[in-house]
Amino acid sequence: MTGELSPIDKAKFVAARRAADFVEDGMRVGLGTGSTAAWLVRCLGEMVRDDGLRIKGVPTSTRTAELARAVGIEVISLDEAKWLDLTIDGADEFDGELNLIKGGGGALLQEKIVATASDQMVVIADVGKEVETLGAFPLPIEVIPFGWQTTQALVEETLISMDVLGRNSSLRMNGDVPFVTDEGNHILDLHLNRIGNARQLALVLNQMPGVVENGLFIDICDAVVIGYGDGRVEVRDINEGTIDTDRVDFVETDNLFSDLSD
Ligand SMILES: O=C[C@H](O)[C@H](O)[C@H](O)COP(=O)(O)O
Repeated sequence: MTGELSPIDKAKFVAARRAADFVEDGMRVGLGTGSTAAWLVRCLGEMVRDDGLRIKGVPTSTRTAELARAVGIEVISLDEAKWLDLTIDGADEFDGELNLIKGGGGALLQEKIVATASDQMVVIADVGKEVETLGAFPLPIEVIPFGWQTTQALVEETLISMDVLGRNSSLRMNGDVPFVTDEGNHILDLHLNRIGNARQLALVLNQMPGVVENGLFIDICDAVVIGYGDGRVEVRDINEGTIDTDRVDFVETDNLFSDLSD
């Protein structure tokens, strides 16, 4: 089964597998969303089943909650947990300061709330997610459905006045209908190419009526585990830089690889 994984999936897997080492018995853990985070959830499920690891997981989406339960992780709400020891999540882009673009899967709102309520946030990513400057990946913003076109116009006008954007944003679709987030909102994807001042942009976006949250994660991530298709992993800490390089074996655990639907 492992032989069928693409190099990118291998890179995601080894990053997730290495990041699972950060999880200790008794921790309350924020569980991210997306294909990389799904590997982490599977790895943690295996540790719960085979090694007796006891954790409580706070998922960042209904998708992740379903997967976590399916692999045997105890799932609790953020309000039950109140505070988390650690959140591990994927990202669409990360830069040298470990600022992120997230929300490619539409889960940015719960992800940001959960990550911000954690002692530590660790991002897991294949090496292709590393960028010098954020913005090649379209920046998702979550908007309430009421008057979303008015909100879109306001966002575009404001960004044009900041010299950040031409009229280039799109409503995310799910087939023929607008994509709906777990919170019942829509996503606008901002095609920016390059974000010169991500900190300022994040603040400006969140001041606009109708914008619930944006996918820029500034000063939230503490470390990133970068996976490579050949099994190498690098752990980079926000304060100390690269603190570990390692190699993770591809496991032969059919259970871990049996669900590739995410
Ligand atoms: O909304 C989705 C999340 O922010 C994901 O963590 C992000 O899109 C990365 O996803 P993936 O690991 O599938 O590339």
